Amino acid sequence: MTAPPLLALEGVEKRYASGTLALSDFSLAVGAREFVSLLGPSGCGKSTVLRMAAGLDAPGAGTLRRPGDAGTGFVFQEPTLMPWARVAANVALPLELAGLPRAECAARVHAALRTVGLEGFARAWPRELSGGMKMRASIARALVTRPRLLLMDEPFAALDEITRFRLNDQLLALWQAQGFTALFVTHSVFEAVYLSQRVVVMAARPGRVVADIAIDEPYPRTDALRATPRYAAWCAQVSGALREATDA
Ligand SMILES: Nc1ncnc2c1ncn2[C@@H]1O[C@H](COP(=O)(O)OP(=O)(O)OP(=O)(O)O)[C@@H](O)[C@H]1O
Repeated sequence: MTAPPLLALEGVEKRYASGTLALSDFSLAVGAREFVSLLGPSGCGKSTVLRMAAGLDAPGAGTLRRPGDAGTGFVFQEPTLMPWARVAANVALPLELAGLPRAECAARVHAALRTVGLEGFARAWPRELSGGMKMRASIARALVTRPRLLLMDEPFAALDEITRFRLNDQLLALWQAQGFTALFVTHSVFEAVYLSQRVVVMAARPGRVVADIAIDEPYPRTDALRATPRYAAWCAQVSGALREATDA
């Protein structure tokens, strides 16, 4: 018997109070330890899907299966660090909200900062960090509760390309080491293909899945992959699906 998916939306509909039908008959299942990217034209409902997966929003129709709140971490496009708190205090926030004893918080924060290579910056202020470091702190904060599901909404969109590539590799290393399930929203075909086991392409109005493409490339993936004809072929296939979705 195969294990049930960690996250499953089935026949989900979402209509906002404004009347916008954001999702209609939307179905997506993500298995434990999978890395799935969501790609689609602006306004197709990617963030709406993530908000439901996070439990921040409920479907109007259909069913939603997700891990409990403690089992879910969220990384936004902006690092959203509290400017008045040091890096360690920012990362500690979810643990404090969960009521963990102080000593255990400190140990977990230290471990989380080490996993993103920020162990030397625990006492730094957010304003002292570069954009990439801020995002790493934000990822540490999402992972500090050891979630089973990590939701990411265009986390690297505001970063320069080299930093973005580096963070892609660090994210994949964390994913492989920690075994969480990743649902990653991006506008970049190249990023989606590089990271994912599956790229799910959505069309808009109403938001729905139009393609689900398995990227059959082994991990660990490295920069060398970006220069291969196979990578170019995956990107062309996903680009084609995205173009069709955008024209639909
Ligand atoms: N709170 C809201 N109230 C009303 N309409 C909303 C709300 N949030 C989103 N929408 C609408 O629902 C649709 C889907 O929005 P959503 O933000 O999920 O799309 P997206 O694919 O994440 O877009 P983008 O790629 O631009 O971030 C859009 O038409 C948007 O205008």
